[in-house]
Amino acid sequence: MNPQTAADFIRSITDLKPQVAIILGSGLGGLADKIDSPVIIAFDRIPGFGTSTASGHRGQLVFGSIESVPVVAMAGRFHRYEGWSNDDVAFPVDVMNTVGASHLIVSNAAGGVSLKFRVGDIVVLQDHINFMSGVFASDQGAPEKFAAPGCFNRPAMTYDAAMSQAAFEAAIESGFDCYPGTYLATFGPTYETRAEYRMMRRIGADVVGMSTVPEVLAASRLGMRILGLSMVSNVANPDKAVKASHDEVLEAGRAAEVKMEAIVRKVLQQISSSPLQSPPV
Ligand SMILES: O=P(O)(O)O[C@H]1O[C@H](CO)[C@@H](O)[C@H]1O
Ligand code: HPA
Repeated sequence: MNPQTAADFIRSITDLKPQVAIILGSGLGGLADKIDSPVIIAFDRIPGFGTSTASGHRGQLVFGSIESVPVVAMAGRFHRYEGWSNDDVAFPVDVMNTVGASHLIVSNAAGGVSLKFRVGDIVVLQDHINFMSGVFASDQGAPEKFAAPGCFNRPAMTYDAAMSQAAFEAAIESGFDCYPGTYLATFGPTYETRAEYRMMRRIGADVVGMSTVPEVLAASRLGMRILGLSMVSNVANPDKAVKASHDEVLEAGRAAEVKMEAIVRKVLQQISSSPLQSPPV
């Protein structure tokens, strides 16, 4: 599906040109209610979008503004374990970029792999480890796609330093714990064994989840500026088996919403007062 077809459909409903796209992870969808003058479009009405099936994911695109910055938020997302391909999962990013978004704030609920994390902490992503799809960043890639001009030119490091800085400033101002970290993406939908958590810690992961990387890779390919945020919804205990549950993940998300909101507002304030400057990568 061509993103332009989806963008044309959206344009028939709203002509708002968002500057910033926001993806709201498990339990974090409530932030969409903070959008001023919202125009809500259900995912399943948009050509090329699927139906969001994971619980805690509303399945809506919400256009409007926050801190006077035009935004579009995905309240919910698509995951590989729901049966979608990498390209399906990333398609909304392409569409949000086509309707105007040059920045992406992507959030998720994630398991805390680093021993220092507590439930509710926020991790500002500096990098990721992709265990989601083997060798290739896309599972629909014909060889020529991988050999496309420029294919190997984009640096793997994709997260924006100035947007990260704004996130840390928001945490300091609001008084909550916020750390830099590396996100490890699995295919899901199973949570990890203790041995897997230990392995992930040893290879340099701080948090683990089942999303985000396909969206970040798409946004990076499109030249978008990216802020990645994980909300620690459960912590890996190296000493005893603790069963993670999606209800616990959703509950932690709702509790941490106020922190995510503080970060999003700060980043948007900075974007509106002066376009955030990042050092060249
Ligand atoms: O990454 P988000 O969508 O926040 O969801 C996270 O929470 C779910 C597991 O509870 C998985 O889908 C995991 O990726
Ligand atoms: O512990 C976890 N593992 C993988 N994905 C997750 N999403 C939330 N918590 C977790």
